[in-house]
Amino acid sequence: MVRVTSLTERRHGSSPSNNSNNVATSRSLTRRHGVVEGGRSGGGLWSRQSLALLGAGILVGYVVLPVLLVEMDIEKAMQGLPKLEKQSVKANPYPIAESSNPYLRADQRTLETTIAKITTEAEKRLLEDRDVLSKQSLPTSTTPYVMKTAYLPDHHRKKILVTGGSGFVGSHLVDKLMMEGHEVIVVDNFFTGQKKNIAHWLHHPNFSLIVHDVTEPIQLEVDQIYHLACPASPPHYQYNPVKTIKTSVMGTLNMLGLAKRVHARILLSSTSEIYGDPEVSPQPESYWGHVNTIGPRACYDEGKRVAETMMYSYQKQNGLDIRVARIFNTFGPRMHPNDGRVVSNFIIEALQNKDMTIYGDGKQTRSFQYVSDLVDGLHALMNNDYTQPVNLGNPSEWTIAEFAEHVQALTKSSSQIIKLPKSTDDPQQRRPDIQTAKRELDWEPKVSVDEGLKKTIEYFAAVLKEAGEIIPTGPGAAKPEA
Ligand SMILES: O=C(O)[C@H]1O[C@H](OP(=O)(O)OP(=O)(O)OC[C@H]2O[C@@H](n3ccc(=O)[nH]c3=O)[C@H](O)[C@@H]2O)[C@H](O)[C@@H](O)[C@@H]1O
Repeated sequence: MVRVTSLTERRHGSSPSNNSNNVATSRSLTRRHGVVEGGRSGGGLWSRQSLALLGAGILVGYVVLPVLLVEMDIEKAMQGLPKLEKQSVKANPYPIAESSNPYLRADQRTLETTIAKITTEAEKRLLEDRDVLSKQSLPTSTTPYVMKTAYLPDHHRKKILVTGGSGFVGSHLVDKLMMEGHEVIVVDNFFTGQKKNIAHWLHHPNFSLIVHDVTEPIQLEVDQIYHLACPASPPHYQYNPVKTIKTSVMGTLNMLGLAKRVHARILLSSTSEIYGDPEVSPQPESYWGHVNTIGPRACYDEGKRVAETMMYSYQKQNGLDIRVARIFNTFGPRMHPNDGRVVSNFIIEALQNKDMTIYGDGKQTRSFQYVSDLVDGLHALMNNDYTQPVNLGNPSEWTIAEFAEHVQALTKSSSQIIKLPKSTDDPQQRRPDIQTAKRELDWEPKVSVDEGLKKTIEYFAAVLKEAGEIIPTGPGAAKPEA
């Protein structure tokens, strides 16, 4: 009370110019506390009593009563609550701990030991899993066995980009590079590639997958680039010819730009198709080819020809470290069931006892290499100093008619071999001259056609078991809508 008075007085005195305002403030406060104005002007004892009463009123109204009410409320609320402490003792779910029975106590100890053991085993398992997963592949439907990866010290471990790495050839190359212990980055748009081809590496710390179309630029840091991205089967590359040519031209340009920026060595997967319908056989790298620039195959073979031209232009102009492989007909597990090429079509047809379809008279020839030989050749070329184009193929040459009969016999099929119209611009003979690869890379195919066919037949038998039925793809079987 004294404090209030003196405060009021001090205020009045401290700022004379604001007197009227301060009085007004003081009055309004007083009014709010229910004291008549006259009381103040009366002054003396009466005024002190009033203030004492006011103080007591405030104390009771604002402090004592609320505290009492809150306490009563708490008490009331507590009555409604269960007695937690007692209940939790009753509901103890582990009565063994309380038991005086020695047998039950023993059980409890066993339980505790088991829990401790499980925890240790789980932790141990985690460490083991981590160890195993960082050193090997997981078995999957396309790769039902385990592949061990080597440990490479940092200065030997390369960062290797494989474009088209989830495709048939790309995924086998990825296996080899992974097993050597390198860090592998796959770039793929999954047009013809399949995730299941690389699923066995998805967990591995050395492996990365980037879903990306090479027709768009990409920024990466790599030491080597295997540029494989492009549909290679005639029905696939003819499905969207504009896209095929963009893939070869823009895709290769983007990869060359990347190689230039990061000083990476780049290998282009070119093709025997750059020789067109050849007039010489076998075809050496020095043969310039016989290509129809406006035929249905042109999007692929002319695309690859200009890709080769770009490789050598960048080498000449920018000193790029380049390699060019000309790949001849290749087959093996992980070919797409709808690939439409002759090896997969004949096997799929024969295994289902469906008609085996020869396009043309069957006298055209092809030379077939197994995929592991091609992968070894690509790897040898990449890690060799030779920079001119190199043919990679198996010179073992077959007419398509002979080959159909051979697959029919190997599969013990009751299929009929039938003849359909010849495909436009179909090369009539194809056989690689592999002198360069032998001389420069010390490479030649190791797997016989029969050995390769056996593995491929087993693979497609498993795919068929899973799929039930496969309808083979033929020329012009699929076209994009206009
Ligand atoms: O397998 C490969 O590595 C090569 O395959 C294709 O070249 P191509 O020889 O035309 O491939 P196929 O479609 O397998 O045709 C080979 C021959 O078999 C014939 N064929 C194909 C499929 C079929 O069901 N029946 C059939 O008689 C074709 O008309 C052609 O004469 C690609 O264009 C090449 O880039 C690739 O390197």
